[in-house]
Amino acid sequence: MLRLENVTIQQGGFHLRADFAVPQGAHVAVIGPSGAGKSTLLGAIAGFVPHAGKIAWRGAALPQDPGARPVSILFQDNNLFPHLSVFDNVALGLKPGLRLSPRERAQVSDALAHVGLAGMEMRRPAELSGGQHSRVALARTLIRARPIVLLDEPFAALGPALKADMLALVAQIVAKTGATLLMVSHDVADARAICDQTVLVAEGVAHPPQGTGQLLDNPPPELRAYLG
Ligand SMILES: Nc1ncnc2c1ncn2[C@@H]1O[C@H](COP(=O)(O)OP(=O)(O)OP(=O)(O)O)[C@@H](O)[C@H]1O
Repeated sequence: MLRLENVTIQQGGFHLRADFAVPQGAHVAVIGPSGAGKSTLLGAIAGFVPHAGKIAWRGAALPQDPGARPVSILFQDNNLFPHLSVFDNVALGLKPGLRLSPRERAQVSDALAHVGLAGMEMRRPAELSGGQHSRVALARTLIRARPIVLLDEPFAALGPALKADMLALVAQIVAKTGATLLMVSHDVADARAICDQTVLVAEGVAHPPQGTGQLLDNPPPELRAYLG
């Protein structure tokens, strides 16, 4: 269980409150208007955004150090290093120093095969398509094998068919690993596709997860205004 207990975040004039739990292994969409605080919420869980209150995983408060948290996060811009090969970009998820044991090298190859990039290990990011770029970033996030996976609109720049492929891949991998997924998206179809629960972030509150279908079929006023 990921538990946010009386969490409050303040950034300049912006405030956000959150008090809810996410069951282990749940797949949760995070939706809401632009600027409502979706990225901020993920940043607090990842340890990059200061907050009051407690965030706990399986009953224990998360450590202060973001690197020590049971969390891996994938942002929209993918952050691949242009001078490193695909292999090394993924290997960074395991070892920042890139000194890998044979077992770890095999793990990197497995992760790349998993996202459909076997044989592309030695390419540089500039030699990849947009979809392949996203796959490398996803492999790097997932190879960390952290039990909480946070995705912040990672596929927003992809066309609809590629995005659907990547979402299906995410759903397949998190189901296999049992990871707890929180995924920010502006496209409610993404939420419907792979997240049975949804956290609505609006008007200073990150609401407890609700059934995605139920929420989107009967949206409260703040969500209706956003959906248009
Ligand atoms: N470092 C910062 N200092 C002060 N305010 C910030 C900082 N970062 C973000 N904010 C403000 O916090 C609020 C929430 O931003 P956040 O990026 O979390 O929203 P969001 O819901 O993810 O938006 P979007 O959908 O547009 O990406 C915004 O009002 C933003 O201007």
